[in-house]
Amino acid sequence: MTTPFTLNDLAAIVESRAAADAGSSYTRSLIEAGPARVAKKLGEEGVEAALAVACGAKVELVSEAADVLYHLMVALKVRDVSIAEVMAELERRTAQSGLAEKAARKS
Ligand SMILES: N=c1c2ncn([C@@H]3O[C@H](COP(=O)(O)OP(=O)(O)OP(=O)(O)O)[C@@H](O)[C@H]3O)c2ncn1[C@@H]1O[C@H](COP(=O)(O)O)[C@@H](O)[C@H]1O
Repeated sequence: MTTPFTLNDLAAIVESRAAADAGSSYTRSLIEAGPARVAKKLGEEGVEAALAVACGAKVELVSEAADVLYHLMVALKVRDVSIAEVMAELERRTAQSGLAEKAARKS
């Protein structure tokens, strides 16, 4: 049985393709275009995913969600943030429910 593909695997692919030639790698060409271009793509894919949530077919949401995760990985790379840092933040948040955190912010 093959092991399931994970976000760590995707982050490793983005890391390695970031060092490739822009002519052979979409990842590298996006990174070379700079953070503003990467942010624009992430925003576009986020909107497309949101539209798929609101009124798309399930298969469209799967595709758009994959685009968002890929472009988020490129965005993290371009700003030098590791997936481990994001996962650590998510792990830290498991100590409290979202509603409790929201209430604490308002008090
Ligand atoms: N998962 C992805 C992935 N998801 C989406 N995309 C690309 O993201 C782009 C999505 O943007 P759009 O739909 O707006 O397409 P577009 O208009 O052609 O894009 P732009 O010209 O506006 O940038 C497409 O070009 C997709 O091919 C991805 N490109 C790469 N990967 C992964 O990265 C790996 C390395 O890719 P390269 O860097 O190209 O070698 C691949 O093997 C995959 O594992």
